[in-house]
Amino acid sequence: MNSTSSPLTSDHQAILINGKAHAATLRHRIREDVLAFHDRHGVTPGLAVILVGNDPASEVYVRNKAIQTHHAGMRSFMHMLPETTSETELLDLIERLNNDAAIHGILVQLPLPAGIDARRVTNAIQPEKDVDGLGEVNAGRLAMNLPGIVPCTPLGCLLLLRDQLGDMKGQHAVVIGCSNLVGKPLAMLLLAEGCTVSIAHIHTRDTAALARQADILVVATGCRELVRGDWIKPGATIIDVGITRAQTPDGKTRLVGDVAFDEAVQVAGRITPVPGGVGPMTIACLLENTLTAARMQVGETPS
Ligand SMILES: Nc1nc2c(c(=O)[nH]1)N[C@@H](CN(C=O)c1ccc(C(=O)N[C@@H](CCC(=O)O)C(=O)O)cc1)CN2
Ligand SMILES: [Mg+2]
Repeated sequence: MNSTSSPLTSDHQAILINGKAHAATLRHRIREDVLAFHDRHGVTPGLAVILVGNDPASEVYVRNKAIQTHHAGMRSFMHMLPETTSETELLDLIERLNNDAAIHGILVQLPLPAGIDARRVTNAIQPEKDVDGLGEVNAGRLAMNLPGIVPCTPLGCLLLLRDQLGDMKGQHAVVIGCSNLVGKPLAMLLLAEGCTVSIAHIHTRDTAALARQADILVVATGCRELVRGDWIKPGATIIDVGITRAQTPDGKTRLVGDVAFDEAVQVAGRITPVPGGVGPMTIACLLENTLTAARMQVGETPS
């Protein structure tokens, strides 16, 4: 796919990247792999998910994680802790799960309530069980291009890009947003794919001008509809990681991304919608990481 193509016609419409369908295919494959893993080792991968507090969006995400873990043939262990949980109590639970042979993956849902140090908590998870890939050991491994566990949302973005574009060597990828959860790890993954990677952040002088140079534009800022149609190079591939719940004039809510979709779709070559783009890939990749973690723990070499 050549994303530096000729000017577009006035009725141009980008191809929609269907993350929902891609995630369903991935989950189907994972379920088969889990069964084969069980046949080889007599072990069922187990995932422990910890939620502290009552954030409504987080409650939905962890419930969906449990449902999809069961559907994939794995065991799900939910730990719903009150908002008042102390950091010490949380660290004690992680220590118990680190030492529990039935648990192959542990994740702590983010954000955590104020007063709990997310970095200390994430680093307390044994690196082999860190299925979010957010601990310093896995982050360092990713930066050094060594085998490890890759954060779920960036992995999902990478799988969508590979599926759409195949070989990305030499493409200019611009990542807007430099969080530890998405922007930084995704920049590392794209570098490893052979892209020339630029990262834009709050201090970047002219983000629009940089974005206009992108063959691949990834936006993960949490700033709704930041990227306008005139920020996009005609034919570029757009990955929109943002999800904001916005009020509509009739009092309902709808999900919007970090990209002004109606404008972008007239310029881009390919684009992920919100919802139904990157989001569904996150949980599918969590299942993949849990199986990878279980494989490593029984001594299978990573593929
Ligand atoms: N420990 C972690 N915390 C958080 C992560 C994470 O990967 N690890 N990511 C997000 C939340 N998240 C999973 O935890 C997540 C976000 C969105 C979706 C999703 O499927 N989105 C749908 C829309 C869903 C809706 O209606 O709200 C979509 O985009 O189509 C899944 C998982 C922050 N915390
Ligand atoms: Mg989406």
